[in-house]
Amino acid sequence: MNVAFVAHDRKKEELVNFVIAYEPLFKEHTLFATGTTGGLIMESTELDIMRFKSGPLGGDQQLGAMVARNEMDLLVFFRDPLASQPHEADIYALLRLCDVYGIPVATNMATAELLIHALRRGDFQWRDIVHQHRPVYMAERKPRAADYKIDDYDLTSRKATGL
Ligand SMILES: O=C(CO)COP(=O)(O)O
Repeated sequence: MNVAFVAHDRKKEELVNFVIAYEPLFKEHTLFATGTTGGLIMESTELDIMRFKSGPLGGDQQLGAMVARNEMDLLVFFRDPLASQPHEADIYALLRLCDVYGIPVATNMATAELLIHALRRGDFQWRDIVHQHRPVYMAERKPRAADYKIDDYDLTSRKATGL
């Protein structure tokens, strides 16, 4: 599955700890994140994450573009409900698109825990039906970020940067 991580500044530590706790599970999936969030997760884990731009610079919108193509299966977005953000409109647009496409979203740790257990149990298999339109060569293996034609979004990952 394609899983995206996003966290606002005061929620980043919480998200990093959450990802550390479930690192073996997340290793099985294709991971995306906004810039700073993804960088912090990669510093603390062995996970390879395809990073979009930082949220205030358009990262939420880039993630939204994947959602609009129905390519994102799960969004874990630890929002800060006590701080206003300069890119509030982008955040609203991303969450709205998740509702348009029926994408599971966790905006806090409690919901994230529930969705992660569902992911482990295989409850996300219905998303495979959505992915069925993918070319056969992609259905045979774990998808790569490049499969989603998002290489023009200047994505970076541990592999891309050689870290
Ligand atoms: O602002 C964000 C989401 O709205 C997060 O962006 P960063 O991960 O780059 O901090």
